[in-house]
Amino acid sequence: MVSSALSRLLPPSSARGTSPAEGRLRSARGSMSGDLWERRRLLEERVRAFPDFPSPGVLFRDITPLLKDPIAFRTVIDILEHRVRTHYPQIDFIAGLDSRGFLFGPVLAQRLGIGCVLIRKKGKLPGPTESVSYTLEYGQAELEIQSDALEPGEKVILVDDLLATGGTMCAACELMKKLKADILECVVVIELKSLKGAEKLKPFPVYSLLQYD
Ligand SMILES: O=P(O)(O)OC[C@H]1O[C@H](OP(=O)(O)OP(=O)(O)O)[C@H](O)[C@@H]1O
Ligand SMILES: Nc1ncnc2[nH]cnc12
Repeated sequence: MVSSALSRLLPPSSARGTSPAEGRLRSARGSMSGDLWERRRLLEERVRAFPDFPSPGVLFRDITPLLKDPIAFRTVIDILEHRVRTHYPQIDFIAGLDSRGFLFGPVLAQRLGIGCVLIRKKGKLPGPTESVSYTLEYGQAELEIQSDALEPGEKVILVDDLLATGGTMCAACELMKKLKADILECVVVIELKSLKGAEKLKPFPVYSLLQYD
């Protein structure tokens, strides 16, 4: 019963008609040690670019096709899980950034068998909070974390969907510093290289799965 209910929720791609890209992604994923470059190339096919959104001059990288494709989404989490397990086995928590970081951070934390703490936009978290204002590619905002979210010295990896100017991730790092947490790495699915966010984040290391100019 359960399995038939599940199969209605998530029919095999063969039942929906497998696109050539999906077939390649599926088989690239089939061998988990398979070529990372090939898997990256196939994931790139699941990111759309929209010029002049949300404001003129911004080329918006849209991850909704990637989220819509369960194989692609799972491939992202597989790669990030492998990255953390091999480089940072000492990790205590994932910190997910509001809001698109919440699409990946908690799923990754669950895979790793660890907890996830939330870094939220201003006014969303109850109780005492720390806050930092920042500027991003197309605006200004303020991020907050609950003051008791982490203990000093706890080892954290920050997760967001995308690094552009680095303003958002920098603000998240500032929050980690306020709580005296130990930042192991800043992880994003997409990095917009030309905006040099990784330079702004130094000395904290950045790992990105897909890079664009
Ligand atoms: O490197 P930056 O220039 O700071 O830009 C990157 C940030 O911009 C987007 O978030 P946005 O504030 O648009 O909010 P959302 O995640 O709620 O869509 C994205 O999800 C990153 O958090
Ligand atoms: N170019 C971009 N595309 C998608 N999300 C973004 N966040 C900041 N810049 C962005």
